Amino acid sequence: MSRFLILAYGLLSYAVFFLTFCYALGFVGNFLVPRTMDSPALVPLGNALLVNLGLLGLFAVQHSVMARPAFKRWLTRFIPEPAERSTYVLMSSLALIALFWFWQPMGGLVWEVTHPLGRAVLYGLFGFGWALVLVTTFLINHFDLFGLRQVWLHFRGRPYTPLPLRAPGPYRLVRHPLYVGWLFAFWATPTMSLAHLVFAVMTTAYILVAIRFEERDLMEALPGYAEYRQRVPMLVPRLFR
Ligand SMILES: C[S@@+](CC[C@H](N)C(=O)[O-])C[C@H]1O[C@@H](n2cnc3c(N)ncnc32)[C@H](O)[C@@H]1O
Repeated sequence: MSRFLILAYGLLSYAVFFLTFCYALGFVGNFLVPRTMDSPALVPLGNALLVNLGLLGLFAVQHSVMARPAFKRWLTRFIPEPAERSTYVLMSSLALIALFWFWQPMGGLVWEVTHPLGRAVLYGLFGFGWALVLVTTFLINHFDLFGLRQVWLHFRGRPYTPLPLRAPGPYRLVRHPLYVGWLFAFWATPTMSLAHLVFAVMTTAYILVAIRFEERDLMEALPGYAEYRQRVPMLVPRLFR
């Protein structure tokens, strides 16, 4: 029964993540969802800025603290180990849902590209970013990253085996292609509002800080990561340096 419940929990967390990911696409790209990042301002600028920084901070703290090995050790004193990653995925999705729900548009136009070719290029780069994010999750292991592999192995009564260091495709050019994808997704827009700029600047800063923590853990957990780190650039392929 417990195996079945943990599997159901993993599937539920994944479903919440999947819907949140789809919603995020419309929220950042300004389509299909009722209120997007760039909707008209509703409250004074200072209040909106405070609320938005708080929401981004909440996500950053949740996403970083819950990813640390020490936190995972503490959490698995209370929840079964196979459900730990699904809990991380669920909590990350809930932090994002809170961000979508309470986000305050801020008005203000930072840039607006009107030329059809320019708009097409920027939408292309936006799509490239989201596609890169999705593809890289499969290159590492989509099902492990989102907790499904853990609950499935547990359901089948098999032990969990950690993933080894991998460097397929874009991981040969940069160590963090998934984060490169986010940078394209957040910065490539024909209409950059003030709220969108705050979002892009803060998430970029967060990615740079998160990489330091992630790599510190990976150097301990993955044999060969230190050498890989020496050899492969972080975010910008050598070709363009
Ligand atoms: C959200 S993913 C982001 C991966 C990477 N930072 C990127 O931007 O492509 C984070 C997880 O991927 C795994 N990971 C990162 N780089 C890896 C690599 N080269 N090989 C295997 N696993 C990796 C680690 O378990 C890490 O916790």
